[in-house]
Amino acid sequence: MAEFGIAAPSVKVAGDKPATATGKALSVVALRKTYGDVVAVDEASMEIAAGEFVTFLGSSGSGKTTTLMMIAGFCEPDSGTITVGGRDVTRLAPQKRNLGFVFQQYLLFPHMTVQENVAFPLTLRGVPKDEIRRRVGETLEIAGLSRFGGRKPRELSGGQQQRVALCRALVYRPPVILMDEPLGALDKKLRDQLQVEIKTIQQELGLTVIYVTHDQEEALVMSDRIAVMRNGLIEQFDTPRELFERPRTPFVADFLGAANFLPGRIEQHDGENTLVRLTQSGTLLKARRHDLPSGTDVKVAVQPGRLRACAADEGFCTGTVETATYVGTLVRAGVRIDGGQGPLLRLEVPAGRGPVAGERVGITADADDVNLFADEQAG
Ligand SMILES: Nc1ncnc2c1ncn2[C@@H]1O[C@H](COP(=O)(O)OP(=O)(O)OP(=O)(O)O)[C@@H](O)[C@H]1O
Repeated sequence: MAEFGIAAPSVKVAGDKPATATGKALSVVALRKTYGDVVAVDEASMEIAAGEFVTFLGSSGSGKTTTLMMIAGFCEPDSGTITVGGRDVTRLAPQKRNLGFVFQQYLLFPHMTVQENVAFPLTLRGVPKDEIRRRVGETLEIAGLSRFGGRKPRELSGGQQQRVALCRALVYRPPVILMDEPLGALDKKLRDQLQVEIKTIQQELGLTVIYVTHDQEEALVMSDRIAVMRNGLIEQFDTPRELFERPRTPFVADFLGAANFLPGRIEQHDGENTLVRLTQSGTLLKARRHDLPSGTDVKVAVQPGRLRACAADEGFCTGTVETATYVGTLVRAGVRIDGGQGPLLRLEVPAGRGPVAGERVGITADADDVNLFADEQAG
């Protein structure tokens, strides 16, 4: 077993880049699981580097938990392989895979103190008592729980109990820690705080984490890479920035940023850009270059935060503001495009510069923020 110590090499995550890899921590090849007619996970494949924080993100029933449970060993795949640190663990029992788990339910032993709970995985492995005391002390300190070592779980808040569960997973330094909606039972403020704490510990200790959530913001805040899942398939596996700015499918564009979609047809290509004739307004829009031929029907996708209001008739289209809602630092506006029967175009603009209901506005966006999808890809 690897020596435990908080002096593990510090892994700095630069911007949205994956953490520095020191090798492959885990790989999954063509993993598949069916329940009768339901394909819960369909040929999922991915490689996760040591020190990476990877999130499975998707709506309910998309296959996130099933994938995680197959990695954990609690659910047997129909086919495919799972490798941890180069070792094929596909048919091994969960306890032989040496992975750490943190679930939404804390699953702490109620009759044991915090110290005893955290010590449990080490006791199970026959680690000497002195060594256990040292490791438990270090781990509780990392999570800011040193003062609570003698308490029973019921004497702790939900957030503190979840920190204890995290410590119990950390204490034997497994090569990979699996977390299934660990913050799901906590209120928003505590969730925000624990997101930062977990991320900090993960980076400082260089841990490899696989995390399941259906919360887009949580995934964007915490992850080096996100696997967006839909109907058992991994739709895109990428950095948060790539997913947000370069979604490969309309589903990803919608799921991560609630994109606006506008129908149009490619008119021509112009260097770095593609010109699209919008169906509703008949006007021209400059998008990021897409190699579809002229005349192709497309869906134009732009995130609400990447649209700007400008003077009427100066943008790529003009319309009337129907709704303008103040939400703290932002104004969310809904604009009815001239000539259009479609849904309102949604804009998010800094409060103070927001348009007001009834105002005539032009709409503009940088071409690089406008993505195109072939029409048959939509939906
Ligand atoms: N034990 C089971 N028996 C039958 N069907 C199952 C079982 N477990 C999962 N499924 C089905 O497999 C699909 C994927 O479920 P899974 O729990 O992996 O989704 P999820 O993305 O984790 O959803 P959630 O966010 O709701 O937990 C769903 O259609 C689900 O109904």
